[in-house]
Amino acid sequence: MMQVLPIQSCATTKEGQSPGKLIVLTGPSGVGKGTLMRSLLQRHPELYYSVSVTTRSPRPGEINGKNYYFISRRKFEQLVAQGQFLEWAEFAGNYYGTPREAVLNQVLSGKLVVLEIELEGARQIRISFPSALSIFILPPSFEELEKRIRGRGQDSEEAIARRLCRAKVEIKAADEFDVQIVNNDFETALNAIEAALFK
Ligand SMILES: Nc1nc2c(ncn2[C@@H]2O[C@H](COP(=O)(O)OP(=O)(O)O)[C@@H](O)[C@H]2O)c(=O)[nH]1
Ligand SMILES: Nc1ncnc2c1ncn2[C@@H]1O[C@H](COP(=O)(O)OP(=O)(O)O)[C@@H](O)[C@H]1O
Repeated sequence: MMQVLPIQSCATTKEGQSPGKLIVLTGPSGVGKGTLMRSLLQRHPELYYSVSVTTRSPRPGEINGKNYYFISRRKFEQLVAQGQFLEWAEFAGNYYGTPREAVLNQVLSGKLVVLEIELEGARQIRISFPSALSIFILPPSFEELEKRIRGRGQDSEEAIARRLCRAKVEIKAADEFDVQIVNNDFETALNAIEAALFK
């Protein structure tokens, strides 16, 4: 007789391999998510970082396929209609989305998969993947956040204003997430993320 496997079996991985997991890193623009993420990946090359798709223009030095997949609004809307995103959102006038298939394949193959995304997307993931670990990165103060966005020197005055306005809303939502980490001293924040990931 055919054995009926419990649904859980679909998510099991090769023998001896622990099941994969989805990690969501969120927090306001300029708080240091990208910088923390880069250091985390250097220390733990086994992590899988999900490269997002965006309609934002590349900043100087950004590489297509490494920082983001840069595409047009028309193409993005087609991908939405095809159900190709695990989550997506509009942020400061541009679309951002997480490619569904690549992320699910990596989780199923046992990887720790990290998404670095904004608030609305992080909320969507919390609903569709309640087992995901969600981490909210906070700035030491709003003034320091503004200093970091400006200090980065990458955005227009309009883009900075939109990010700061949105940051106020995002910071208020910090308690919705599993772990809150203040990125004051960089090393301390990085260690706290590691502790949350590998505990
Ligand atoms: N929902 C969602 N947000 C994303 C995604 N990729 C990046 N973001 C977020 O979009 C926001 C803007 O990103 P970006 O334009 O690179 O600006 P920055 O965060 O100010 O460097 C940030 O909060 C990112 O975390 C994604 O795939 N989905
Ligand atoms: N702990 C920290 N102390 C001071 N500056 C920081 C710290 N973490 C990040 N930064 C700086 O803040 C700026 C914004 O960081 P970034 O990683 O681009 O933020 P996000 O990805 O959240 O938008 C960068 O110039 C970065 O070097």
